Amino acid sequence: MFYNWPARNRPGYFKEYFMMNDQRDRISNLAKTTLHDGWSRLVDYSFDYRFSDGTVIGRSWEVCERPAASSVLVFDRTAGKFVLVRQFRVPVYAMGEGDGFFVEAAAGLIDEGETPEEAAIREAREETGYHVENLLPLRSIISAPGLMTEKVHCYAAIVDETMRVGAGGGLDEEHEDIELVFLSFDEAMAMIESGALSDAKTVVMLQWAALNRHVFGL
Ligand SMILES: Nc1nc2c(ncn2[C@@H]2O[C@H](COP(=O)(O)OP(=O)(O)O[C@H]3O[C@H](CO)[C@@H](O)[C@H](O)[C@@H]3O)[C@@H](O)[C@H]2O)c(=O)[nH]1
Ligand SMILES: [Mg+2]
Repeated sequence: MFYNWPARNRPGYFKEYFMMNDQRDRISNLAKTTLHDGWSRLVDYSFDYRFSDGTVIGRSWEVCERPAASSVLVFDRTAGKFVLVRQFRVPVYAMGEGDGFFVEAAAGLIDEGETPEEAAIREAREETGYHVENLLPLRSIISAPGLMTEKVHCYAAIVDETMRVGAGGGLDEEHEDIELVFLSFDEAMAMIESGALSDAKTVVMLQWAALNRHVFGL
């Protein structure tokens, strides 16, 4: 499968953009203190910050340091449906948003030594049971820029029923309990409208799908 990339996707574009807009010299004297080092690392960043008028103040910020992750929007063209997953998400439960069982695209953390693409293929298989190939790279998103360092590499993958090689559902040894959710394009859009589907990376990927329906034959 071949795709036409818009000019802004050419390699180096983002680097050029940041070089033109580089304001790193506004930050100085950075010192880091680890506040908690568990599943996530919480670090206090203390630094001097220069406002655009030249005033300098001391600031500090709590940063949750997280590794990068990959996520895949799987579309089964035989069924004509997106293959999403539902699982219990403790923070969503803590927020009192429904029952905490939350619909998302398959996603997971990139393991040591893995590329983002390899992690996307592994997670799609573990969680949805589909073997995906021909990953179409979408945007990478920064999940919560005021809170944590997590970046999610997003992909789309078109599969058919012959590529369903396992049951999905996640890994037993990690106590993953993941249910598959098959949604037509219209059902997915309606769930975004109603707020029933509100996971940021998944909304971004489905809205990309809405702008590029031809890619999915929709
Ligand atoms: N979150 C979390 N997971 C834990 C913890 N302890 C163990 N785990 C295990 O770590 C594994 C994480 O599974 P992955 O599939 O690799 O990641 P994920 O939880 O699905 O996270 C993905 O989605 C999140 C929500 O969108 C993203 O925040 C994350 O970066 C990633 O994309 C699970 O088996 C989970 O049980 C903990 O304290 N917190
Ligand atoms: Mg996961």
